[in-house]
Amino acid sequence: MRIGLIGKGAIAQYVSNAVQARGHSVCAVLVRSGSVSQNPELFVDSVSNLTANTELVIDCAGHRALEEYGPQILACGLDLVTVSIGALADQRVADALASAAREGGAKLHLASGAIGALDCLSAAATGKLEKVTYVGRKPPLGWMGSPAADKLHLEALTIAETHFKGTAREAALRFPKNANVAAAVALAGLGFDQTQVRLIADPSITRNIHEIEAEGDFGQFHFQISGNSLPDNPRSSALAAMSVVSKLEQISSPVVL
Ligand SMILES: NC(=O)C1=CN([C@@H]2O[C@H](COP(=O)(O)OP(=O)(O)OC[C@H]3O[C@@H](n4cnc5c(N)ncnc54)[C@H](OP(=O)(O)O)[C@@H]3O)[C@@H](O)[C@H]2O)C=CC1
Ligand SMILES: O=C([O-])CC(=O)C(=O)O
Repeated sequence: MRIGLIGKGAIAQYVSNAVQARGHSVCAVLVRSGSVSQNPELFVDSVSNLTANTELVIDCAGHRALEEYGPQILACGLDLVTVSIGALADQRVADALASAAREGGAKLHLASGAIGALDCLSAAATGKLEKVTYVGRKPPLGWMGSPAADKLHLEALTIAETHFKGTAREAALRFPKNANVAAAVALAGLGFDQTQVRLIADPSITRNIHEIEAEGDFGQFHFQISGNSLPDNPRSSALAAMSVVSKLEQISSPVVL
């Protein structure tokens, strides 16, 4: 497939290499205007230049970019894969994306990101789901630049500290670079307002640990993953980038898991 990418950060670079290794081509990358000169052959600064020669767009640039560019891409009929799933916690953004997708006859594909077990959760949600809790735990460095830094002295932390307790909606909106997983759990299960979230900075760990506890008519499950972060960004787990590649494989395959 001819792919257009949004963003040139840690996830975008991983995805770009992985999709090209699988025989797809990256024909344009949407970046901020000031960055186009870094690679004028590939980098563009408008949606129309991104979509001109593209069959599918992949967003790896975060909430603001999905909000800003997503509706125009979908409205022109191109499918869009996004890893910035927490942007959907803002109902206005979710509605704009859904109505643009309907208008363009396109689909917004949500990559599962740094978590697993969403298949189990969404099946369980078709029955009665009683309770879903998500706990996100990262080393202090992974919370730098987030509101956790206003509550905790992250560089000097010696024990694990919970810095946020609330709903998945509040978590996704307040931590756009750290709580996309909370949004994925919410969308698969009980929704943004019924999913309970705790976020923890933990100096005793070196990986990003994500846990889901769920109970309902299906029974009970506990899922935990310890994800390696990407070399270029301690906030982002490698699995988040891998989930984008896997979503592309599903889209381009005749048989879908
Ligand atoms: N679903 C999940 O489990 C996860 C989702 N994520 C989401 O993915 C996003 C990207 O992660 P990651 O690659 O690690 O982050 P990085 O900070 O490494 O990269 C972000 C990239 O997006 C670009 N960008 C941001 N806003 C815009 C914009 N408006 N227009 C054009 N480019 C833009 C940045 O450009 P510049 O450098 O010029 O600012 C940068 O190239 C995160 O912000 C987060 O929302 C992350 C981890 C897990
Ligand atoms: O990459 C991770 O481990 C999780 C993350 O940042 C997010 O949920 O936004």
